Order: sequence, then structure tokens, then C-alpha cells
Amino acid sequence: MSRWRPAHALCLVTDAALCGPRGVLAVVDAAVRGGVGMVQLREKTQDSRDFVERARALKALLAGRGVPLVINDRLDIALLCGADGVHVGQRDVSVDDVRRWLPDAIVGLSIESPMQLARVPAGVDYLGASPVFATATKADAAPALGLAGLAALKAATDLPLIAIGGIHAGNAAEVLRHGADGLAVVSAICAAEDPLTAAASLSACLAAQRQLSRPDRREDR
Ligand SMILES: Cc1ncc(COP(=O)(O)OP(=O)(O)O)c(N)n1
Ligand SMILES: Cc1nc(C(=O)O)sc1CCOP(=O)(O)O
Ligand SMILES: [Mg+2]
Repeated sequence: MSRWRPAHALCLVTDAALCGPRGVLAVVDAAVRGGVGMVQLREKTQDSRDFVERARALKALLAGRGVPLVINDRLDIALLCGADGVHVGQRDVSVDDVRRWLPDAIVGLSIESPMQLARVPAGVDYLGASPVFATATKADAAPALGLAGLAALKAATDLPLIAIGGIHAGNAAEVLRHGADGLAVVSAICAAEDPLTAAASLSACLAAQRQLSRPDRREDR
């Protein structure tokens, strides 16, 4: 298991097309300056050689900034670039296989329904609650969980939940109130005119929630 904890983390999942001519590295750099605490490199169309090259460049960009790099789907790319973790979905390489090669890495697993919670293997650091809202960013996303579905997942697991799908600064606080420990976004940052400001707005929502959940601020004490 990893020592990294996703509570109150803002995760940027990259999309090269949405980053446009600015490029993935420039958008990630701005987003990290705005408060992003984890970066997931997600490349669905790039060939493997370019994927490794981008992953190594991102790893170098994030080095010394305390921001882990997680690779979407591809254990081989994670090994080649020295990534801090891997995020897998229900039909990707198994968590057991990732753990065999990366015993101390961050491992995330997507969960699309409460039924899938029955089959979460040991060795998972966080669950991606997917998708909370409908999203145009992932064509094959499962039906939206909605806020009630997110809350139901939260009630049924002790693992940290990182919510993804249709999240932006306008609904982030509600998502956090319904049980998300962290937030993952693609378009809210990659498609933003100003990724630094977009990240800072989302980061402020997380900071406000962190403040509210401090033990000395709880009303039930
Ligand atoms: C944080 C987070 N949660 C869920 C996903 C989705 O992963 P997956 O179901 O494997 O779908 P793809 O991203 O591979 O299309 C994610 N990437 N990140
Ligand atoms: C990468 C990803 N996975 C999802 C899932 O439901 O598993 S939804 C998604 C994309 C989320 O993009 P946006 O923040 O632009 O809505
Ligand atoms: Mg996947």
C-alpha cells in the first residue's frame, strides 16, 4: 500500500485533446501551481513510445513538488517512467497484477455501482466513484451515480472515494458533502481558459471542506 492519502486531494486526469496547443505539460504545470495534488496521465490514443516519453517528462515536471504521478490503465508505462501509481478500471489489468510489480505504489480502482464493492481486492488505496454526473469526456462511462449513489457508496465502504465525472467548481462542494474524500476532474481544468485559476477554485472547495471536517469544528462534539 502507499502512504499517500487522497483525503481532500484534487486530482487532475489529463486529456491531451482538451489541453489543445498549450500541451499537457503546460496545463499540468499551471494546475499544480493552482493546487492540484495528484496527476493521472490518461492517454487513450497515443502510441506506447510517445506515452512513455510524455510520462517521463511529466514525472520530471512533478519531481520535488510532492505531487504523485499516476498512470491510467498501463502498468508497463508506470514501470518504465517510475510513476507513483496506477489507476485501473473493472476490465483493466488487475489490482493483484499491479501490486505484484508495484508493492508500494498508489493503486486506484474505479467503482461504478455498489455491487462492485463486493469484489474489491486487497491492495487498493482509493476507489474512483465513477461517474457522479453525466460527462461528455468519457464516451463509455457507466450511468451516472448521482449524489445519492455517491452517498450510498460512501456508506458501504471504508476505502477513500475520489469522485469523478462532471465535477466543476459549481458542484464540488455538494459532491464533497455527499461523501467524496477527493475530487478528480478532466474538462474543468484541461478545457479551462486558465487552468491555474480553475484548479485554484476547485482547491478552495476542498480546503473549505477540510476546514469543516476538522474535529474541533464538528457540531456533534
Ligand atoms: C479517479 C478515477 N476514477 C475513475 C477513472 C475511470 O477509470 P476506468 O473505468 O478504467 O476508465 P478509463 O479512465 O480507463 O477510461 C479514472 N480514470 N480515474
Ligand atoms: C476519466 C473518466 N472516468 C470516468 C468514469 O466514470 O469512470 S468519467 C471520466 C471523465 C471525467 O471527465 P470530466 O471531469 O470532464 O467530466
Ligand atoms: Mg481504465
